[in-house]
Amino acid sequence: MRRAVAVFWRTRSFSSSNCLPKFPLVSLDRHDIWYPPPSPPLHLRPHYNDHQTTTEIDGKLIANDIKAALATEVNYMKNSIKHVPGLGIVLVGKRKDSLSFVRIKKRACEKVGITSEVVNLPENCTEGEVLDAVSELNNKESVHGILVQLPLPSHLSEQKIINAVNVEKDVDGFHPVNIGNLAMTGREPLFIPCASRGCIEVLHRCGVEIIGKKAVVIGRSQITGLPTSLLLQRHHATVTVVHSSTKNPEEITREADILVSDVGVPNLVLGHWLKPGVVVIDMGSTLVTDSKGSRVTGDVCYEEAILKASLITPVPGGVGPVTISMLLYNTVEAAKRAYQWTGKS
Ligand SMILES: NC(=O)C1=CN([C@@H]2O[C@H](COP(=O)(O)OP(=O)(O)OC[C@H]3O[C@@H](n4cnc5c(N)ncnc54)[C@H](OP(=O)(O)O)[C@@H]3O)[C@@H](O)[C@H]2O)C=CC1
Ligand SMILES: Nc1nc(=O)c2c([nH]1)NC[C@@H]1CN(c3ccc(C(=O)N[C@@H](CCC(=O)O)C(=O)O)cc3)C=[N+]21
Repeated sequence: MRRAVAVFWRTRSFSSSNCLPKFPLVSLDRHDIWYPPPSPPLHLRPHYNDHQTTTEIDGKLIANDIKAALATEVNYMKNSIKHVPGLGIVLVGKRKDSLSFVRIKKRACEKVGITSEVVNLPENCTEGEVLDAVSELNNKESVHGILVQLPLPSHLSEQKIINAVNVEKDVDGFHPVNIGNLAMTGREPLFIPCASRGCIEVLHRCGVEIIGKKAVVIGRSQITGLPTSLLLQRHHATVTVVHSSTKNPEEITREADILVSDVGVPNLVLGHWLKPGVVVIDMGSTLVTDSKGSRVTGDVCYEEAILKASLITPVPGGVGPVTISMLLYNTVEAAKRAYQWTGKS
């Protein structure tokens, strides 16, 4: 049974002196200071278990808030410089989950006024064909952000293809220059990977202090686990990474104040893996098909975790929608840089 508790925070997104939204996003340039969100940050409808309160985080509300602010900004950009941001997506093959993610991304772009185009390539295409598609998008003025939907078929080198994306259009933040800058103190990546940024944004909006907290990230992939652990470190958490070779992972996760799971294995994280009061961010997103049909599920056993956690993101409806809104945010940032448009009249 799900204890549905909507967490939403009407951010002070719009100023009267300037019609642009003031983004509430946590940015790296403020990473060394944790500041409490404006009060009251949350509208909570807490549910009481025997011993404690558990709150479910409504990621859709957070995403809608960010998308509404972006739509205003895109509209303002259109009126002032007659351009709108554009996203180019390269999709190889017809994986069911990739098709679904690309559909979600296109729909989200439409909602805020970003143009999007998808280059579809067959499963058996050559690496050269994918590199050509990336190169064409690199050279296209109306495309400010490029995303190569992962995973790619195994005969293609993801590394080589990601390297080919223009760093200034790398809205996924997966280019080694962007990841490298994320890892290095004092350097600013042009883009932060969307899921990792989504995770921090959710924590911030829920008033979760990160500085000095013990964070455990399960997973170390280049698209989620690794950048999330780097970003949490930049926000001064003490981070431990658990992966497939980790012995007795539950002994490590039980220490966590903040637990982030980026694995893709349903029900990996059980109740006894959690310390009472932990904040759980479930980034897993696996399409499961059984007798009840197809549905998306996370890594965390929700029914068990809800008895231990203080805050928890559900799947679906948790960090996933926030990830998508971060992709839109990065695309708008890319276009603003390309046109050297600051949003000021
Ligand atoms: N919600 C969102 O916004 C997003 C969700 N996702 C989802 O996140 C999940 C992970 O994606 P991705 O990072 O691409 O997946 P990968 O398969 O690339 O990486 C999985 C990671 O989990 C580790 N792992 C695997 N099995 C275990 C285990 N039993 N115990 C501990 N660690 C384990 C792997 O370890 P090792 O390195 O040792 O192999 C690896 O580091 C997927 O469900 C994906 O759909 C992804 C992006 C965004
Ligand atoms: N180049 C690239 N960039 C990515 O960012 C990327 C990728 N490849 N490959 C796959 C993973 C996975 N990922 C998700 C994004 C949103 C949801 C999401 O919005 N999930 C919804 C449910 C989605 C549904 O219902 O199908 C939710 O949790 O509510 C999930 C997973 C991004 N990824």
